[in-house]
Amino acid sequence: MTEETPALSFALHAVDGAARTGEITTPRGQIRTPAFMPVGTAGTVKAMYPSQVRDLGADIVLGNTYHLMLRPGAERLARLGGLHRLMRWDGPILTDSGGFQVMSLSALRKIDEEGVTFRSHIDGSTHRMSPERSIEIQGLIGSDIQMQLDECVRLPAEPAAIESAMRLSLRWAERCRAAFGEQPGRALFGIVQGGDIPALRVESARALVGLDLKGYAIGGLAVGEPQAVMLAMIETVEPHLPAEKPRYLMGVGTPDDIVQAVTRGIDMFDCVMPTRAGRHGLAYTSHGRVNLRNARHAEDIRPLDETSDCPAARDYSRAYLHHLVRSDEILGMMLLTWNNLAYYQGLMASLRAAIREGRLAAFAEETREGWAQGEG
Ligand SMILES: CNc1nc2cc(C(=O)NN)ccc2[nH]1
Repeated sequence: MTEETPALSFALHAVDGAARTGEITTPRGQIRTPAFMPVGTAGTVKAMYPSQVRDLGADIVLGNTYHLMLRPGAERLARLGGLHRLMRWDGPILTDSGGFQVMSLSALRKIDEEGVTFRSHIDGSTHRMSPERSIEIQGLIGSDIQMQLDECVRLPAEPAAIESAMRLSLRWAERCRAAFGEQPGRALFGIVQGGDIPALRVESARALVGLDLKGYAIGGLAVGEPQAVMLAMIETVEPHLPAEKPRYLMGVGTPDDIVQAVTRGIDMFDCVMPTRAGRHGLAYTSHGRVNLRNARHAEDIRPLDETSDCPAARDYSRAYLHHLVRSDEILGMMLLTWNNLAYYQGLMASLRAAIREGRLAAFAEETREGWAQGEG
């Protein structure tokens, strides 16, 4: 990035109730919001070519600092020209900071004021991650939107643990901001924590807004709490976030989670569900989820969705997909991943159009009716 690189910016195009549609402008391209970011954990959206991901309408993908620092390594990534060049993705990339992955993947050694010490889930080697190192690694990756390092707790959790993690995350946000400095064309997002305690969520949001960051994520959700609690936390936090900056709900979610959260003012999402479910034989469709492993598909010659412009949804029979899944064939994972990401990106495009046209409530209702029909 050079100094004349334009700063990353966000423009709202329309609102419908609390829902918004707009565009984030980055030097590597526009991000249409509400946006779904396919998860490209270790530098690949599993079972997909980058060109396919782009053609489905994804403007941005997510990479995980935790995985990439362990393999291939942050300094090696930089020597190879950064993640965009290595994985042949020329659009924006958002990187999570590692906080959640350390909690969910590694044999956590300890968290202290300075940072987190953890053992790699790959080879058991010990690693240290501080807020400063997380920002350094995200810079070496070449990340366009970088996330602060935070401490994420699973729910249910003791209020004292939730409060301690939220306050540590705020102190780490300040250190990340200092470490990030001024990087025109790149953004640092804060992460609102506070578990399922409204007062802590509000305190976290207000303190982060005081740091004047480029965007605000709501983290620490979809970690075991009921959807109602997740939605209540979004409703609690949303009024305290600036309307002119993007809101990103981390790790969410099912199509219903996304529709509900967009309705409450969320602009960005990431979730492993469409890609992971695809690898396990599950297809997302406008009539709900379909488990292609189920014998009832063995002679069903219908495609998943003959109206889709995605070949995986339109050109292959359920019988064939069932055969591939039962035979554990690689093509089964490829086609179902392709279908699922096509479904998610189609849902986002429909949400953006519905908001632009002021008909989000009606769209949400008819979409939920389609899912309820089942027999996807
Ligand atoms: C699948 N659920 C889920 N919750 C997440 C929360 C975070 C977070 O708070 N990062 N700082 C990240 C990924 C998540 N994935």
